[in-house]
Amino acid sequence: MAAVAHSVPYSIDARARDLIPKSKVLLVGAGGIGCEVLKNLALSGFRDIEIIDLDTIDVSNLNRQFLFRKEHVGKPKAVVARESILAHNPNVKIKAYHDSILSSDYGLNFFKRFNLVLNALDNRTARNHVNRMCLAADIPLIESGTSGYSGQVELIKKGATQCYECQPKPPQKTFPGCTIRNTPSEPVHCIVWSKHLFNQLFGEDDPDQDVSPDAEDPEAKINGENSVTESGNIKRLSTKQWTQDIEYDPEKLFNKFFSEDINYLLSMENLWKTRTPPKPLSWKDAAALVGDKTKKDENSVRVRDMEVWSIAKCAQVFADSVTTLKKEHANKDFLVWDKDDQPAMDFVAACANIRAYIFSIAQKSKFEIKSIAGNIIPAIATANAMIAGLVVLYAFRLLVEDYEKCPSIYLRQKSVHSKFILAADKQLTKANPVCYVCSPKPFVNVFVNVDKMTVKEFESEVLKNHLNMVAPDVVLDGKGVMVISSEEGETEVNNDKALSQLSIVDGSILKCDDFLQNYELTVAVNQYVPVEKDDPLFKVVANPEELKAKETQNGKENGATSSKDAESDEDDLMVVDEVAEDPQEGSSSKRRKLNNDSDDEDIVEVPL
Ligand SMILES: Nc1ncnc2c1ncn2[C@@H]1O[C@H](COP(=O)(O)OP(=O)(O)OP(=O)(O)O)[C@@H](O)[C@H]1O
Ligand SMILES: [Zn+2]
Repeated sequence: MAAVAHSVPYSIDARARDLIPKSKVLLVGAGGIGCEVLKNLALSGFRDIEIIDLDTIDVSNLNRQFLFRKEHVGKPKAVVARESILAHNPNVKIKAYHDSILSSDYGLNFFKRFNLVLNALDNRTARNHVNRMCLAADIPLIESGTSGYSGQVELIKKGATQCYECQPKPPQKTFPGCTIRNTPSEPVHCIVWSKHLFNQLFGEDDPDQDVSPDAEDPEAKINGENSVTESGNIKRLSTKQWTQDIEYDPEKLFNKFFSEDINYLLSMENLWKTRTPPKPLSWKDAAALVGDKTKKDENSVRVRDMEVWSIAKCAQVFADSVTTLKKEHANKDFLVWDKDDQPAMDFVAACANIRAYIFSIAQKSKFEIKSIAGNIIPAIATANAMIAGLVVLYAFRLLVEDYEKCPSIYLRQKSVHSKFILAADKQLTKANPVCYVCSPKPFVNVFVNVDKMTVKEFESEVLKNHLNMVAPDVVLDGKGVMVISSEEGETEVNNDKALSQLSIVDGSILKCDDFLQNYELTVAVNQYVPVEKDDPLFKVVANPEELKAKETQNGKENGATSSKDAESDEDDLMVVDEVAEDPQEGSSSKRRKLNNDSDDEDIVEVPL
């Protein structure tokens, strides 16, 4: 059995014991870790707690969020968590908010009332925001997360440690569009394609999720020319429009996606010189692929979810799910894919397996497809409980400002090299001096096509989505021009203008200010024109020193970096977080430590 060293008995500092009942704590999130933390806080004598969660209780939470019972399903998590604790101990003062911590109701003054903030969240957006609020309010924040059997607890304290955004986060795993549309080679490629197909037929329009063959695939070109002429390109008609025109006829849909489109792919001969060519499959032929004919109980979960369906069964599930989803779609503008929605999951499982069959890729059970499609890493109650225990242990230490005793700590699976499952950094991790959030003068370079990107896109894509601002005000430095205002009605006229129309050009400096986060960021604008189809629309580069170093190296002491330079220098730049949002992932260094054995020089196994 895995063990935690317990040679050094832990006792709570007498001063901390005194402070516990007098301290005010904010807990953000009442999910897997949050419920455990709340219970620990109440049991260890904290008397003044506020808890916030935007969500309601789902049946799937009940196996590990022990403050919730069946009768609570559908009710707000924070409210029920409070009631469950009070039922055991009515002497604790708990205030519950059923709300998002991102709301402007929770500004600097709200945060400043607390001695400690504890995060128990599941997404980067909220984590980044609380990070900024705690830096601005100068309140210690304990950040925590689990992923399966792994987890981590990290102190964030202005001036003493790095912040949550000091290091770039690893990008979410994505696949090249051509692999998904033309040349899948793994089950996951077929699953991604099927999720895109769902969105094309029933979801919100997203041009990045095209499922039709991609004639622009560089691999398919012959002497630089497309191997198929434009008139043969299946993309002529919008998939959704065509699907509506044929009234979601499953047989026609099946023949288009699994036969006609595949024939089209076959005509791109270059693709199949070194690969097994796909086999087009018609609706009629699919019906014959019945596989194992032994009579099965179709109602048993094992048969339904755990066994790999025959292709005939996939075709039938495809038709049934299309019919159901068509009805659901009739009442809504669009459907949102959800792994727990049966017809949506059936559709993806069936399509993924049919496509896998066509491309000679191993087929999977619905259960396996669900876990890949939903990016499900199982949440483990004991991992949450251990992390929540450490969170509260660190809370005791923070009350007496014993920061040095709160280095980042990692829960790992037991390895062959060690009997310990906890390891901690030897010391606190210092802040990145050029962090675009916690450094004294936050600064970033943004590379963008100033003639194409509109002010609205700049606000939503760059400032909000990428740089995680909530309500930015933007002024063009030197000219005093207000480009974006967080006050309604002030700058809407600018929304559809390209940046250059407002004199925002290569070399311009923008002062971006988020009043809610008490955060000011200087943005240097660099003209950049995406060249390749898969080039990002814009890039954000955090470390200006590295840019300068590169320019000097190239013999260019002055002048703004041109778009060409930006591209060729890319390897040397610290590109921040290209794609966002993977719930409980830590920074790349954290991930390394989570997976590593204890021989890492910077960490020690933990005697608490
Ligand atoms: N902006 C936010 N404000 C307040 N609470 C949030 C915010 N974002 C996420 N949360 C909450 O953080 C909690 C994280 O808990 P957890 O990781 O256990 O997720 P879950 O939704 O309960 O479970 P799962 O995602 O595994 O189904 C959730 O209850 C979620 O509602
Ligand atoms: Zn930082």
